[in-house]
Amino acid sequence: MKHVVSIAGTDPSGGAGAAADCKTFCAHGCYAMNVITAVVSQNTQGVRGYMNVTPEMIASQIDAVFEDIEVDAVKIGMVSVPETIRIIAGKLRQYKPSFVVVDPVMVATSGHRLLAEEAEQTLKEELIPLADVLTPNIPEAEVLTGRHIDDFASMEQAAKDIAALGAKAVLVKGGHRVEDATDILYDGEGFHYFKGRRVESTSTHGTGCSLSSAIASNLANGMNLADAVAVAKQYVFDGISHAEPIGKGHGPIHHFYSLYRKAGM
Ligand SMILES: Nc1ncnc2c1ncn2[C@@H]1O[C@H](COP(=O)(O)OP(=O)(O)O)[C@@H](O)[C@H]1O
Ligand SMILES: Cc1ncc(COP(=O)(O)O)c(N)n1
Repeated sequence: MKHVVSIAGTDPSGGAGAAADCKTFCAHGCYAMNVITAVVSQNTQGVRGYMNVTPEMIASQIDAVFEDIEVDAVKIGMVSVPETIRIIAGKLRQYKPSFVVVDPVMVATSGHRLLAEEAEQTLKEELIPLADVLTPNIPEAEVLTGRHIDDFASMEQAAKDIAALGAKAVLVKGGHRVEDATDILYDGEGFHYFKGRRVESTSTHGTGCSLSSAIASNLANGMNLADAVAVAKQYVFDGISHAEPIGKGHGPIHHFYSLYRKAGM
């Protein structure tokens, strides 16, 4: 069994952040671990507030994991502030995990900022160069490139520009597109299109967290990058399509659809 760790914020309502990451790792047959960067008060309706964990405590959690357990892949989500980013980047340089998937979480679906504006530059300088795969959604790719994105050509250009910041591969996600949910991967050499139908659903809380965690799990399990993304996208699609409505706002995806189906549940 491969061991995958998420470095992310929390969601007590279980749909996004560390909870979504953990469920996704388990759904992929991986051993799931969590380093917490921020305690977030949120639910399906939105974010109420958050408290950042101190850099010392984040470093200590990362050391606790890496000094004890072999890590096959790391997924990074909410990183809030420059100090958090710097401490994580330093630990990644120290421990050199085989796969680092970075979801550059900036703003929650509800509109609440989860990354301070002054941290955007630190993210670019410190964390993006350490990413094997970076998974911005369209608004995040717009912030990272300073350019408007409204079609496949501008998604491709953004992926290439972000790769120039040092990420080995960049997946620009299409969940915010109007026409469909096509994601585009630039792997440093060329583009791969992951075509996807848009599901009309309110069960989309944590889709980005789940996608990046599924990619990290698939890479840990030995898949090549293009297959890891394709299989992860199908996992999220199934999760949205078969989600039970939970909560009064944007509910979580169904993380265990294919396992439950196999078990006849
Ligand atoms: N309504 C939807 N129907 C189908 N796929 C979706 C939908 N919303 C998001 N996705 C997929 O979920 C993944 C996360 O995308 P996105 O919503 O853009 O990220 P984020 O959660 O970071 O905003 C992508 O693979 C995207 O294509
Ligand atoms: C702790 C945390 N991390 C990330 C997200 C973004 O979630 P989404 O995947 O819906 O953009 C979130 N709402 N909370």
